[in-house]
Amino acid sequence: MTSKWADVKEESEAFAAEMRSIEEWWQTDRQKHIKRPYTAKSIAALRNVGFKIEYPSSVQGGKLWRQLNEHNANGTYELTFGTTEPLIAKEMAKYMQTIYVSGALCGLSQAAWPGEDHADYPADLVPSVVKRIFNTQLFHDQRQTQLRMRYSEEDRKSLECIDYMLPIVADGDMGFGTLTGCMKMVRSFVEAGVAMIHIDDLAMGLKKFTNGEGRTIIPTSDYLTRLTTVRMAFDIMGADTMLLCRCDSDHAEFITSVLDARDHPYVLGATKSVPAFTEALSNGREKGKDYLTVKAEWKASAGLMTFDDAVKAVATEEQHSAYSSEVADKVVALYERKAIAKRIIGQEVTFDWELPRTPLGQYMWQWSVKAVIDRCILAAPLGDVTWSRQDKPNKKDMHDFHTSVRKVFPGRLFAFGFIGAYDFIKAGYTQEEVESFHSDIAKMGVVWQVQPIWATQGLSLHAKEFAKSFKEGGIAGYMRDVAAPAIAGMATDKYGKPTSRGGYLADAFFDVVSGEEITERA
Ligand SMILES: C[C@](O)(C(=O)O)[C@H](CC(=O)O)C(=O)O
Repeated sequence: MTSKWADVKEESEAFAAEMRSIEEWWQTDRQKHIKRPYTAKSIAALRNVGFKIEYPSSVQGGKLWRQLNEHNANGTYELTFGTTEPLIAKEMAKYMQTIYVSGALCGLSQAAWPGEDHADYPADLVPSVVKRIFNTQLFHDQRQTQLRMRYSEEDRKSLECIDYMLPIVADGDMGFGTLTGCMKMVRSFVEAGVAMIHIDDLAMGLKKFTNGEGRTIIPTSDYLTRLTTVRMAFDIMGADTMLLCRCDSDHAEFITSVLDARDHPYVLGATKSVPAFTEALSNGREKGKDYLTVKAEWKASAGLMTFDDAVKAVATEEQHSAYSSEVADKVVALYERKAIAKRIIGQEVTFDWELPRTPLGQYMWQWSVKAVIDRCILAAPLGDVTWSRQDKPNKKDMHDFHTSVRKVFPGRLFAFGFIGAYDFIKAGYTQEEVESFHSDIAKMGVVWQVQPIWATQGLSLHAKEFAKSFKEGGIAGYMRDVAAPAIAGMATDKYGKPTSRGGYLADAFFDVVSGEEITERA
């Protein structure tokens, strides 16, 4: 057996050096805002000490970090869209600074079995799409270098010169389940060349879309564990890859568990003596009532509210303000809240959060902007960027959320995703406000903005229109409407030769192998 180290002394020295290098790294501009609940020593003990791999993902994470901070300093923003298609990603390089790889799109078009946005496909599916796009970027960058080096400096001045290496932002969804599963997903993303991934606080397997049921979130502590797992995986790999803390608590209707006292102020309970919701459901079914009807009726009969609202409902003004001052600005678990209320009011406040539990075990949740802010503030130190996902655009919530987080973390970077079905006008925005929306939110720090699933609207529309016109116009129409403008728009050199495909590069390999010089010979 060959020993890795000459002796244990050499091993200890290498370990200490590894630990010091991690500590120094964590002090860099890119890393110093991140607060970890673990030590550099623990991370060193999880590394391949003495075997350093430099990941392109780290380079791209650093690049994105600089781009977004520059936008932040200037009050500007990056606006991009989602794709899974390398050819489209190539064209984006002329206008965009980043590319987004959406989980919803991957689920719809890249999985062996297509489906909705459930993140129920293999954990390395989105990373594999990132890898294909990243490799395409490398290819076009390499192709461009080879082509440009055929020309003199003078000639190169008039040739297009594109930065193809756009940082890729990708969807890590709910982190794919277990802690170790999440670590493997992160490793796949880093190896694929991603610049930033987002992880949210949704519950696995409980996402509903059209049946009137809202979203289900996980407890704060579980969300923080997900984010810490990603951070730890980046740290073990020594990668500057960015972490976007996405929060789906806006308009959430359920939470999976009440194990974290920080969530207690927002959990709903019955304040009247009623049968459990599940019992009401079986009774309702027998009478032929549907789920949503029973739910609405049961909620109305149960006097459903948060514990603090239940206190307010029975207390005098004086008692309520005494109660509020005892529970304000600190973590107070439900059992403590109950004791405080009983002491002040002189009687038990009726409140039962078990009665509303659903057949799947979820607790009912009262979302509020404050609940979202509380979560995002706790999550922020683990990540680099924050995103509160909204089903509907809401002016006041947008403002309150971003300004409140920035009160605690001045200069915080934010992201925002535009859902295709957003109806800004219905949501109370004027047409002028829609026009200036991007720059208005950029001023609050929303520096990365994305239309994640353009393909489902834009690309589908183009495909439908093309299918119709091809059917009608045949190859003559194709030559006129597609080929001619495509050829006219193709980049060419001064001799009129097209420059944006791979032919020159392919031939250059043959030339180099046969000993020919391939530079400056246009
Ligand atoms: C961003 C998103 O996670 C995605 O997978 O693209 C989706 C997009 C959508 O539903 O429009 C999301 O926002 O949940």
